[in-house]
Amino acid sequence: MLKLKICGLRRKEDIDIVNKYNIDYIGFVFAGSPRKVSYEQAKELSALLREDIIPVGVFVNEHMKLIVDLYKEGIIKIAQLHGDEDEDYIKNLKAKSLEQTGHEIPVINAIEINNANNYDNFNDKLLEWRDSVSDYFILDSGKGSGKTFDWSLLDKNSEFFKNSIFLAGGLNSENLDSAIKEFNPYAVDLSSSVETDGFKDEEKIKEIVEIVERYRN
Ligand SMILES: O=C(O)c1ccccc1N[C@@H]1O[C@H](COP(=O)(O)O)[C@@H](O)[C@H]1O
Repeated sequence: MLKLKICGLRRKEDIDIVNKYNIDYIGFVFAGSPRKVSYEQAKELSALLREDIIPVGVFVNEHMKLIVDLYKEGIIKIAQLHGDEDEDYIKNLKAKSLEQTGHEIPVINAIEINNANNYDNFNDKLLEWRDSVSDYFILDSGKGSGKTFDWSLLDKNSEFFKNSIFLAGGLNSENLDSAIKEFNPYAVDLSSSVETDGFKDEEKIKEIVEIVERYRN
């Protein structure tokens, strides 16, 4: 069933909004960004989150200790890695979390696709990623940029999409419907388009939830 992630929550009001709707994942950004939250803010916000909503920590080349500490305290349940983290880093992160908590932290590995076609052989890359230790992948144009990338590069409706891909990058109420129909991803992930003046906007989130709801069965 299609999942929905709303990223970049940073206020109690944002948590109150997501708690009202059928939302599966939320993101706390720990990287340099106007949406950045501190450890203490995330701790406070995560404690207010409805139990069935999964908090994801979004990181760019972060020290493993911070990620493992957040996971150990239950502030995040998944790590989304948006920097240059390679297979060794991810294996190490999983090993450290296993050692300290008894569970391997699930990882969403971000693949940035820009319109200069940085992945010419996208299908070959998909095969490579399939063998990775990451649990999921997020396809994004940047880091919460609000911009779409060239969807024609993607391998439409593959099993891999259905099971492992968070589709992100400039999704909004205008293009979400066609993105879901075209790619049938595991999840859709939005941030910029559900904000007004840099803050999460309940009406915009509600509109997105209603679109996603049509594809849940
Ligand atoms: O949102 C950010 O500020 C951010 C910072 C660093 C890494 C990732 C970030 N955001 C991620 O980008 C997607 C897509 O955002 P958008 O819809 O294009 O604005 C978002 O869901 C976050 O996972």
